[in-house]
Amino acid sequence: MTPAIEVKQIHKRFGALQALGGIDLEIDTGEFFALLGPNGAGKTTLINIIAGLTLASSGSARVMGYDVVADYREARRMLGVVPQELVFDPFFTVRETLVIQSGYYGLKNNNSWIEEIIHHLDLTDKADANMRTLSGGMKRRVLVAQALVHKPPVIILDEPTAGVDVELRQALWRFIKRLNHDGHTIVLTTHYLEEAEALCSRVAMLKHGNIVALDSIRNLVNSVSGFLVRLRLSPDILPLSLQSLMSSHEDECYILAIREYSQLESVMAALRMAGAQVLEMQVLQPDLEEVFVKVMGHTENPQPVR
Ligand SMILES: Nc1ncnc2c1ncn2[C@@H]1O[C@H](COP(=O)(O)OP(=O)(O)OP(=O)(O)O)[C@@H](O)[C@H]1O
Repeated sequence: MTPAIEVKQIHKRFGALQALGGIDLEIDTGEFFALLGPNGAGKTTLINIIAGLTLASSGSARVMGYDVVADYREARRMLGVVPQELVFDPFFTVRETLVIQSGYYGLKNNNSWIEEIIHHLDLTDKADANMRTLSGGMKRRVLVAQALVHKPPVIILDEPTAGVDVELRQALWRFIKRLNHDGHTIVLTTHYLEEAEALCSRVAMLKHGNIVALDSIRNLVNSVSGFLVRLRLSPDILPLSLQSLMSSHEDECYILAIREYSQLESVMAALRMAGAQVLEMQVLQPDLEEVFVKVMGHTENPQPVR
């Protein structure tokens, strides 16, 4: 089957800066894929190259089999991009904006789909409002709507939930999940790793313009060895024999780094020996954030979902 997106040896230089250092990536039709990485890793540059907005210094990219340079029009028709920045024409209403956007794709009788998008993105009340009167979150909804007017089989969302409220985030993901269920390929960049973990099946992590991890979320999370155990003790003293396992002590709880479950037995025995009573115990499984921190080698960017 033709991949939804196929990127081969993409390099991109901005003067002396190498923004992308040879990206190879294949995303299958129907995938819900996350592109993760700290600020400046090259995610938007890669998206812009796939969207035909930026020319790669070398390498090639295809969308549904169409080369983004040689078959620009076909490739662009296959793709809907929700950009990170709020760019819009302030002179039109929401509905007019979507009708005009349909016109760019030569779609004349697109009204029923436009109404459906307006409905699902909760824009009905604002459909006849001028774009410049909308709040930031509402403008973002319109950007999503604009990307969808031509029912593209591949949809790329570049940080669509940055700074938007819980309600929109949930409405947006409900709609995007439905589109994915209907067969659309979804590519998402986000700094909210819990969001990527909840929605996506596969992830690429970019660092300094290179892919440093590419796998299913399950495999990535399984690759983190060990887990953490959170303990509240009475008295609040960790026996000396367990001090080497301590990762941190916060909110009157000890966080211990455990390699494997069998090690728990000796931890409990050490606590018994020391006469320490366990008031609370919680096993913290590794998550995508832990993988990200390991892969990136620092905690520069991940943020908790608000
Ligand atoms: N037009 C440009 N001219 C010069 N440098 C650029 C240009 N666009 C991007 N860059 C640089 O390329 C690198 C990659 O930027 P890019 O915007 O692709 O990162 P990103 O992963 O999308 O970051 P963020 O998470 O902040 O959106 C950065 O160092 C950036 O400063």
